[in-house]
Amino acid sequence: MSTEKKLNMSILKIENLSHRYSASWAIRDINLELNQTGVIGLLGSNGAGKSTTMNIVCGVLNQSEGHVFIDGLDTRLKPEEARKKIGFLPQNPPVYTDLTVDEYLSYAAELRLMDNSKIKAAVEEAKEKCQISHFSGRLIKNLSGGYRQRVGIAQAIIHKPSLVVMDEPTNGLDPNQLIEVRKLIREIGQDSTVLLSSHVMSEIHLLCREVVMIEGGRIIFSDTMDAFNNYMQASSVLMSMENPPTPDVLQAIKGATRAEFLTEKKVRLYFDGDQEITERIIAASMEHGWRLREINLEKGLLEDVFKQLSTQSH
Ligand SMILES: Nc1ncnc2c1ncn2[C@@H]1O[C@H](COP(=O)(O)OP(=O)(O)OP(=O)(O)O)[C@@H](O)[C@H]1O
Repeated sequence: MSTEKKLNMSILKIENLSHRYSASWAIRDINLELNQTGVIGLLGSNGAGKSTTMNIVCGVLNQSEGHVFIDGLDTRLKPEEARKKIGFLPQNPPVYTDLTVDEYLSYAAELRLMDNSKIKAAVEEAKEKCQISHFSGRLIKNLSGGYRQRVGIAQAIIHKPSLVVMDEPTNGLDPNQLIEVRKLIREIGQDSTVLLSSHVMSEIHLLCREVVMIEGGRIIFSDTMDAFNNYMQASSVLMSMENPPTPDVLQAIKGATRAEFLTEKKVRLYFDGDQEITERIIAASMEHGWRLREINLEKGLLEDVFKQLSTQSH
């Protein structure tokens, strides 16, 4: 069941945002509006412009051109008020490893300009949500990577912001930590709008309802995850056969381009995009006794999708 809530006004509005570090543009003419809670994925390959966009949204970097509004507040004109509404987990958070979890979170709350009287309760609540209460007195340097990341998330939500921005929050986590941290992010998305960057397609699939793709500093796709899935055309089929033919026989099927045996009975067949190839494979299997056990269309690789979308957007 969908738990996202539609908000009355846009929590984040980005208008004609551009930035250049030196001569060349890192992002160019970005426009985006978010007005719902839930996790929104910012997907792009390395150097696409994700961090630049997020750093500007969070007020860490001043844009060369354009505007960012948080809850209607222009971040350039009302930086302090806007900051109260944003939580940010940067890619490389400043880690105060010699502070305890409690000390660090209290400090983070002060930076968010919270009322002194409210800080203690806020620290307790954030710790509870991120399940780190039992580490309150522990030095951050003595926490594992996964727990450090939870502390990072706790500082980002300590002041109950409407917008939480997370720059590649699961980078470097082991598989168990990954599952836990993703669960936490999903929970946070129930009450807040979470803008999360990643270059891992499967992660965006798992977490997000909407996806914004950025490539070469420009938005090349922005729609729901469902629309994105529909957009992606399969370009290979994965199949298992009890009695498979040789690769050249498979490659001779109309539309097939290359057969790659993964095991003796499992083969990936690349094709030119005509999805009806599955019917031709099934028919050939019945005719020649290949004893097809399983056949699945596979969506294109992320890199292919980037390439396809980038070409179309120019
Ligand atoms: N401080 C900087 N000075 C100069 N150029 C920069 C700086 N930071 C980023 N860039 C350049 O701006 C472009 C966008 O970089 P950005 O870090 O925003 O991309 P990204 O999508 O976050 O990549 P990654 O996934 O690697 O973090 C890249 O070409 C990058 O080389």
